[in-house]
Amino acid sequence: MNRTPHHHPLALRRSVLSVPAINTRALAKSATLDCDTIIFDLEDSVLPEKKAEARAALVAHFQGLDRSGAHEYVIRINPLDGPDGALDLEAVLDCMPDALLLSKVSAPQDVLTVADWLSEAGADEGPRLWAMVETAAGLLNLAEIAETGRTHGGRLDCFVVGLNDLRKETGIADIPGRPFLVPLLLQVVVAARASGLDVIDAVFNDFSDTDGLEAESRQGRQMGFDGKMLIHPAQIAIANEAFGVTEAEAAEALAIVAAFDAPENAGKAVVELAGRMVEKLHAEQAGRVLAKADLINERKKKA
Ligand SMILES: CC(C)(COP(=O)(O)OP(=O)(O)OC[C@H]1O[C@@H](n2cnc3c(N)ncnc32)[C@H](O)[C@@H]1OP(=O)(O)O)[C@@H](O)C(=O)NCCC(=O)NCCSC(=O)C[C@H](O)C(=O)O
Ligand SMILES: [Mg+2]
Repeated sequence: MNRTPHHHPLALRRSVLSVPAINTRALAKSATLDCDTIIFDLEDSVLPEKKAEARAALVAHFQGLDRSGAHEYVIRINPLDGPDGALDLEAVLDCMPDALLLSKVSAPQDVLTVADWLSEAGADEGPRLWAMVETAAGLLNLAEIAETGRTHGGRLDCFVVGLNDLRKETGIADIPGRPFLVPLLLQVVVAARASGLDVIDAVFNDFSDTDGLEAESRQGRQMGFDGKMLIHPAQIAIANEAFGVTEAEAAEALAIVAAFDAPENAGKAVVELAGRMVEKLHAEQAGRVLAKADLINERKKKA
């Protein structure tokens, strides 16, 4: 797998919906929804006394899942230093999702312990790993955590920001436009990209505020995020649009690729396009835009 910066394998993760594993109605509904990724949550959306019931509901749900569909499946487990983390891992082996989302990751060892556990359990080809960035320590150790994506079988694929926990721990205010959080969010994006990881922006709690979600999704896209974690079906279309490819973006990408393919530009590293300088790196970026547009079209066909 090519993991140089900005060349991580392209996956469609515009809309990443969290579904509480305890909620059987939501579990059933999730199969019908147009999100790219589903995170089945065993952590904060499940009360401690309901964890076992949620694990059982999740295993039953996976038994009936049609894995040929368009969704990517992720299970968020409880921290391993608590009473449920190890039990969640056992349940994961019965489900074999595409990835595990580790909550409250604060140090590289949090990722490596699970990577080793999966290897020892014989799941070498099994789930990839995603990590929640939602603690102050996790932010301080970002680069080292991200770098585990290149070691221990390179299981780490993606960061997901958890601002509810981060605001709780740090006291940073919840203000529209996220003025005091933006510097931290950008650090997460940069650390993810330096190690070739995908990176998903945090949930927007007020699911009845569509304008607010639109604005925050646009901001997330501008900061470089690949998609947004969501909590309600009504948020999916907004995230798909904000993190999708517009017709104008696709047309521009095609024009850039065509400019470099033109015979008169053969052998050139820099060309002129509509009065602008365009370099080979823009052609690479354009290629990713077009590949993403293809993935979106493929997804539409499968939905
Ligand atoms: C927030 C909710 C509790 C609201 O639920 P509800 O009042 O039932 O919503 P609706 O009546 O509007 O629901 C309409 C139908 O949609 C289904 N539904 C609702 N939410 C989901 C969902 N997430 N996935 C699938 N389906 C969903 C309802 O079942 C209704 O269906 P039907 O009756 O058949 O028509 C609820 O939306 C919810 O629980 N959301 C997810 C909460 C969650 O996962 N929390 C954890 C993730 S947030 C996080 O991780 C924070 C992070 O860690 C951090 O620190 O920031
Ligand atoms: Mg959290």
